[in-house]
Amino acid sequence: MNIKELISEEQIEERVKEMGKEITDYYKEKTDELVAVCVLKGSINFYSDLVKRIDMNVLYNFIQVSSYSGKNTTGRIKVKSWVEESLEGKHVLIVEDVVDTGNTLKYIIKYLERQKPASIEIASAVVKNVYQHGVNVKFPGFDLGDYFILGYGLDYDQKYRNLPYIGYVE
Ligand SMILES: O=P(O)(O)OC[C@H]1O[C@H](OP(=O)(O)OP(=O)(O)O)[C@H](O)[C@@H]1O
Ligand code: HPA
Repeated sequence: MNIKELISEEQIEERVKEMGKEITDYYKEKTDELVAVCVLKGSINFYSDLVKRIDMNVLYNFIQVSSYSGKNTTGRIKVKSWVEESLEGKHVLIVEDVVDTGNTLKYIIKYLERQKPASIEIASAVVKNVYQHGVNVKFPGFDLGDYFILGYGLDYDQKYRNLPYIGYVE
């Protein structure tokens, strides 16, 4: 498979630093504590880098959902694990690697809202087709078109997640 670099390791590092500042500035008037929900597996690298750049108490929480097979969504979200602690009254930041069709996030938000958090916002390393999926990503990293991307947590059939950059398949 021919993989072309699209976003370098240095560009990612720089943008994640900025995003950490944007998120800190946004929340600091509202709360001194944030629950960051990592959507496994793809968000693992972005999550780990981002939380270190947020300058307030960040409580960790993890969920695992998946819906892709190869390059295509199956349209069915499989939940493998879900949040452990109650989110009632908490400010919640969902951390994603990519928002593509938006289906995964719509599903997650619908169920997290039932726990009555004080707020729910989204940070995503990459947002594709930003105006098409109807999900408001308050903290987008990079806006991309319709590439199938991999690396920095993103996979193609579970492979290539450990590439330090974001690439696409030629
Ligand atoms: O906006 P959507 O079209 O729903 O696509 C985005 C979702 O797809 C990927 O997850 P995937 O199902 O590949 O699971 P993974 O995180 O384990 O790779 C990605 O990590 C997002 O969660
Ligand atoms: O472009 C992508 N790459 C990897 N996983 C994905 N899940 C949704 N879109 C993508």
